[in-house]
Amino acid sequence: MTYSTNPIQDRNQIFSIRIAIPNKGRISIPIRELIEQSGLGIFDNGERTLIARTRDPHVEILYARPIDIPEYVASGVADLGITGHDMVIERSSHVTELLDLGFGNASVVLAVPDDSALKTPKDLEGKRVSTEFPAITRKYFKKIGVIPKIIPVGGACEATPSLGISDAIVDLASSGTTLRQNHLQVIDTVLDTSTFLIANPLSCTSKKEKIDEIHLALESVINAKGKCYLMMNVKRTSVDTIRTIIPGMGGPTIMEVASSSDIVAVHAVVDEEKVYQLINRLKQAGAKDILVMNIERLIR
Ligand SMILES: Nc1ncnc2c1ncn2[C@@H]1O[C@H](COP(=O)(O)OP(=O)(O)OP(=O)(O)O)[C@@H](O)[C@H]1O
Ligand SMILES: O=P(O)(O)OC[C@H]1O[C@H](OP(=O)(O)OP(=O)(O)O)[C@H](O)[C@@H]1O
Ligand SMILES: [Mg+2]
Repeated sequence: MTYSTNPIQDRNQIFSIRIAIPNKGRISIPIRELIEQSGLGIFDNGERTLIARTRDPHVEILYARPIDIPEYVASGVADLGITGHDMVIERSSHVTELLDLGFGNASVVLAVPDDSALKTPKDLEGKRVSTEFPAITRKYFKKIGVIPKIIPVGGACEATPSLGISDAIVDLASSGTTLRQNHLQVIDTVLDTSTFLIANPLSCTSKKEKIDEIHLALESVINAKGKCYLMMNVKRTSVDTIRTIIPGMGGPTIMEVASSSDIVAVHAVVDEEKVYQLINRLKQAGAKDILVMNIERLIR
């Protein structure tokens, strides 16, 4: 490899892929854990650095605010990003959503005070709606033909009706606790969201190989969630019964046991939530030495 004297160019040559991830907030820890579990790893010494290295010398992490990540990815500042689908929609960013990571599930909802006279979205004509999602809110009301006064806020949106700042809010809810605590009720769901791996469309072509590699690594962790690996010894004559009990991926794997000709080893990937019941049924069918193991990654 030849190195230029331009440090920025050098950096771009060395780090062929940059992934933007949230620097804080409720999805930042699950995202860090996912990257760790995928084997890529993050090396930032726990310091609040802007950029961190990974185990792959060609991949680096850029910490950013969740709302800025779609634009960083769309503009090519980062090739990949991990953030909420709501953020992508709010910024109308031209990015490719590669993979739903299955966490950070929430809804952007329209809510009014419990005792409000406003009961339906149509009642909000000319009323004040505060939100951290002005673009999503504008689009939503345009679609239903209602024109409210939109008040953008930077946080604590649920407090604005009781402060007399707004008549309704458009904000995120998942458990609904924050809405309840603020005596608000949902009158419509505007958008469902979860955390996504997003990509710059040009990078998807020009850096396809590396992006596919990272995509696969993250997906393998998601695939393994809620699954476990069962191993047991079974009499050869009971294999057909065991086969009917285990709904494994593509059926269980049956292997010879060197020390015994009438015993075989049965291995299968099963849903974690089914293991408790499966074990009893397998025991009844004569399975012995049953091992249940966690699966870290599952590549399909
Ligand atoms: N209650 C929730 N349940 C599930 N996911 C959520 C919830 N709140 C937020 N998220 C997801 O996490 C993303 C980031 O939200 P979070 O509140 O952590 O950061 P933020 O408020 O944007 O950060 P900042 O402090 O920079 O404003 C949201 O865009 C959404 O996708
Ligand atoms: O339905 P719930 O489970 O109560 O979650 C909803 C809350 O979660 C998010 O805020 P967060 O806690 O991330 O804090 P923030 O307002 O500082 O972003 C969101 O803005 C809501 O306020
Ligand atoms: Mg927030």
